[in-house]
Amino acid sequence: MLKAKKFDKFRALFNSSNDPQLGRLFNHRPHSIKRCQLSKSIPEFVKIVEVGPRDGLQNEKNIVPTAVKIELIKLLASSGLPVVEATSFVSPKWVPQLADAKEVVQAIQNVEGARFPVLTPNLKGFEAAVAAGAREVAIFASASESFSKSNINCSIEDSLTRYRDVSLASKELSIPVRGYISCVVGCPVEGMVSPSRVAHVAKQLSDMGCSEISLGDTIGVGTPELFLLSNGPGTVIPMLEAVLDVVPVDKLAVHFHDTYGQALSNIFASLQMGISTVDSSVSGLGGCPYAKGASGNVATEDVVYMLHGLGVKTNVDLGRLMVAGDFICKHLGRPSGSKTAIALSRSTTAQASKL
Ligand SMILES: CC(C)(COP(=O)([O-])OP(=O)([O-])OC[C@H]1O[C@@H](n2cnc3c(N)ncnc32)[C@H](O)[C@@H]1OP(=O)([O-])[O-])[C@@H](O)C(=O)NCCC(=O)NCCSC(=O)C[C@@](C)(O)CC(=O)[O-]
Repeated sequence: MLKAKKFDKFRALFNSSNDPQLGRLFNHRPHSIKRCQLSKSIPEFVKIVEVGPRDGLQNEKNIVPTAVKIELIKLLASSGLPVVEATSFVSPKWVPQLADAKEVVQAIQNVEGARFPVLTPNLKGFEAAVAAGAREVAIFASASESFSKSNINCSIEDSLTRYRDVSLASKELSIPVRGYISCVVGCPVEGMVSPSRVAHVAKQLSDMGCSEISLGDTIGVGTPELFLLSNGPGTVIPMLEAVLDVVPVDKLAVHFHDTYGQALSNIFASLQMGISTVDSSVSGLGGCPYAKGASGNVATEDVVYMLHGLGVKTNVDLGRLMVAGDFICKHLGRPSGSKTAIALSRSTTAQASKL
């Protein structure tokens, strides 16, 4: 790890160079020393929050039969994933794919091994979720006004008012509430989103009692700023720093879509910042109906492969997880979006053909 002294040495070196870019870079890095201090060893255990049945399927045009969704959730739970986000109690006019939320939640009441939170955009959704048997919910705000309007048809402040009602209702029933923030680094309409806006929303969600706050790079544009070297729009670390100033690290999760192939690097950078909860979607399914062109979440298989390679425990059995991925990909009639799943299934086929 680079220590502050070494940083000063580098700064002196680059200041003496003739390259004005480098000089500017080092003189405009007020956070750099702090970043150094924040970096620590990565967590020993990472909790993976599987969002495939909800985030992964919500954008599918063809309606996936309820029985397939239920089987997918069961397969995912049997792989050792501790949390499987099951569905959303949103307006079926807005997201027709998840109109069967009640049936899905009712059918998984006795499934063991995982927790099954559901998305609720307002009190109506919360009440329906609880009536169906949901024991955990998630609310979803945005750091971008435009995205808030297109996703849930209201301003950020109005959404927070709605969510305070949901939080109060959930407190009465001792139901844990997760809070999402979308567009934490970029918005499809507004472009770059400033870290202070994300921190503002994170603080509000934390103050209203969210047990966990998931930071969503909805359109997958973030990059992990390379300490000392980057002069580009490295956005994830400054955003995390701003949020960490107002919310404790053990309350935070990261949620990266992989549109630009940056998700694993961003997760690694987040682990180095001490974050130990990571959202992902089996086979990289997904995309947001209100963020055109955004691709799926980072694939759970790829996250598990990376974490196990780093010696980080997850409790997830990769083989069983691949069974779940294979099941849903076969149903959707498309190849897996997970590089790990593709590579491992090829090597299994190759080994089998040699027998
Ligand atoms: C929030 C609303 C409902 C506002 O929608 P609205 O049209 O402004 O709501 P409204 O209060 O005017 O109600 C309109 C109709 O919806 C009904 N309604 C109202 N609420 C509900 C409900 N809960 N469940 C079922 N029905 C509902 C309500 O009863 C009424 O029915 P009608 O009288 O027309 O027949 C709508 O905009 C909506 O459902 N939006 C959800 C969109 C969505 O699910 N987007 C994807 C989420 S993914 C995400 O946000 C990002 C995330 C979390 O994955 C992280 C990341 O990647 O960044």
